[in-house]
Amino acid sequence: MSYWIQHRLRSIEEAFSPKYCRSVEHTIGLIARQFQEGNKLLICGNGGSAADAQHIAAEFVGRFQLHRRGLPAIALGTNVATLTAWSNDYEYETVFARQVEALGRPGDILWGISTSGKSPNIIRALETARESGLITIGMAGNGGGMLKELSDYPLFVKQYHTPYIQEIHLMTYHRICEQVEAQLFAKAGLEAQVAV
Ligand SMILES: O=C(CO)[C@@H](O)[C@H](O)[C@H](O)[C@H](O)COP(=O)(O)O
Ligand SMILES: [Zn+2]
Repeated sequence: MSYWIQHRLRSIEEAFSPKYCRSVEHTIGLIARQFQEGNKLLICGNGGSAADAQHIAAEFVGRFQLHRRGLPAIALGTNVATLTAWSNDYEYETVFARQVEALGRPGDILWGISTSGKSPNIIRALETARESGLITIGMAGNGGGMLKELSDYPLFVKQYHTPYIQEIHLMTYHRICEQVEAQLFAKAGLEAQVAV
């Protein structure tokens, strides 16, 4: 096996500790519960993590594997007019916080993603979420960085290399999307079929 694959496999093995896996399962339970009670999920990140936020929203609004009703999830990096107007007229730091203020309601979830755990716009979004009665999920590398104090549901890995952290994030959110869908539809015995 080539050196780079071995290296990545080692990083994945180190990241998926029993403690981390328990946090993932807690997060699955949270999202399933809040969806069931009619709440929605807001997700934000920068760069590759903005793409991850869109990916997660697509899994919930569309489907992961099952034919079922849509689940309410919004990636906050997708409205270009809002992003550019707010960043141009005010500042980039509050571009997600503003949307949390506008769209978030108590009981909703804000899922902030930052590999470094120190992007100011993610920190501000989580702060605003807390102030507005949302539940916060913080997904980060660097052991959580500055997201530590702001995350009700932490998904933190002790990795320091952004691409490796993103690869762990991808595996994590696929597991979460799969299991939330399974809990709400397949396991609940509702009409749902594996999509072909
Ligand atoms: O995808 C990558 C690197 O793999 C980059 O686009 C990366 O996401 C950007 O540099 C982000 O701005 C990093 O922000 P963060 O994850 O530290 O919050
Ligand atoms: Zn990347």
